[in-house]
Amino acid sequence: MGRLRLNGDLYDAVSIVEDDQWRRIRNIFSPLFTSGRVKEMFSTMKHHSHKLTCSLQSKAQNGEVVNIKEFLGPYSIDVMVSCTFSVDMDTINNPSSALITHASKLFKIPTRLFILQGFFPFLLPLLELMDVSFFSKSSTAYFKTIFDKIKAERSDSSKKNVRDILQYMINSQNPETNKLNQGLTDHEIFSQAAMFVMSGYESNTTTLVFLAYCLATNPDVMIRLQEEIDSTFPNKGPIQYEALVQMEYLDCVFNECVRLYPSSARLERMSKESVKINGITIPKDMIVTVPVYALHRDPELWPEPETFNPDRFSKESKQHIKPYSFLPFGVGPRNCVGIRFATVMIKLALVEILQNYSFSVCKETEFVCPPDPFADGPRVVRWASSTNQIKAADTFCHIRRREVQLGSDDMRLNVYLQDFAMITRMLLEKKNRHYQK
Ligand code: HEM
Repeated sequence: MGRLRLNGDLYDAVSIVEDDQWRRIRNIFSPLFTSGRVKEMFSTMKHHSHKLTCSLQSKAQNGEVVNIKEFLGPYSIDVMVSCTFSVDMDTINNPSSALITHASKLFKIPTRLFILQGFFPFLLPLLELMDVSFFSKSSTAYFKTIFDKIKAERSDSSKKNVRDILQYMINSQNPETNKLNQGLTDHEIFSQAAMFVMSGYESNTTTLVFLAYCLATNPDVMIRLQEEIDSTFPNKGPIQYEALVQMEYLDCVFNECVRLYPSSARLERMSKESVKINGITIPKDMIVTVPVYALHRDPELWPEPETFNPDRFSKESKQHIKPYSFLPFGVGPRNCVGIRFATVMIKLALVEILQNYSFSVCKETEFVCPPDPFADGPRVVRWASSTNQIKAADTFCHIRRREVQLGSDDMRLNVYLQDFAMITRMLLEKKNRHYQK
């Protein structure tokens, strides 16, 4: 995004800045997302995953069709805001909260503006002078108001032991606690907080929604995962951090989901100097695109790439995965700084939901129709070409309490067969519609 300029008030977010400024900010952040720090934030995450499962209860009881994004989005934003500011926005119980609206709006980059800067780069200085920005101004301003209010409360020195992301950034300004680095400026703190909350919200929600979708459409995988969950945390026992991060099949399911639906469809890098690779010269300042989505679905790298098959990531199979062919969190020094944080909060929510409920398809569920998921109809997958982001559309499913499904082996088989028959019928209908066009 850096090269695109027009970043408005978020001009110094870590994902945008370059060179020494990037190195300085990134160095400050890296210790913030170690496993020790993420473990500290685990109890905050659990507070919200518990609220999430409670909020699904009435939907499950009444057998209502659920737009699963309306539950997973608030969970994601509540965790991000709580871990950043120690504030519970409780959007899970206020789904129409302005915070959700602005978080979704911030990264909706106007396509026309994107095309304009691509074809007429000489207009960039003029657009900058006109204060035009890719990021929604009203959303940035909304976030700034909240930020200023919370930051003002931190001027009280008794708050300096609060262990959230904001306080960590504020403490970086203190030469006593940060001897090596030059700390963040006030504006840099604002930009990082906005970027974390908003971009974390988007990517986490997208991944969670696709997980729900993949499991609803692959009940055999869901049942196997529930078995792993039950043996790791018997009798719906409390979820422990160490056990969660060691769950093997859960990790396979997570990886397979982000292989099929990586939230960043492409990565970009700018060549710092002219280089020759395999006889091709890449001149200095050229943008090189890494087509992650295409790589993740290349049949030479992933046999039957459209099939959701978590066993590709089993201990034995994993060693055959070619380096750099699986890049859901990017690669190299500019990879995602929040990998550990995101993985833990997503797995936690999924495990807690599956301890209590099962996902299943309903007639409102839209199917990704291979081989081209962008092909037709209302979509499960949305691709925002201007930001290279893949987003989950509204996704409808049923949530069933697990007792119903796991009463007995016969009952479980029955439910499984019903789901399977429904999925097959709906996929066939969708294919027929597609070919009749
Ligand atoms: C499933 C969730 C997430 C996915 C799939 C994801 C994916 C990515 C990807 C693909 C990149 C670009 C990496 C590259 O160019 O090599 C990135 C960058 C980044 N992500 Fe994430 N992300 C997720 C969640 C988060 C969360 C929760 C946070 C914050 C806590 C976060 C913070 C960042 C930051 C700050 C960068 C820019 C790093 C830099 O430029 O140095 N991400 N993410």
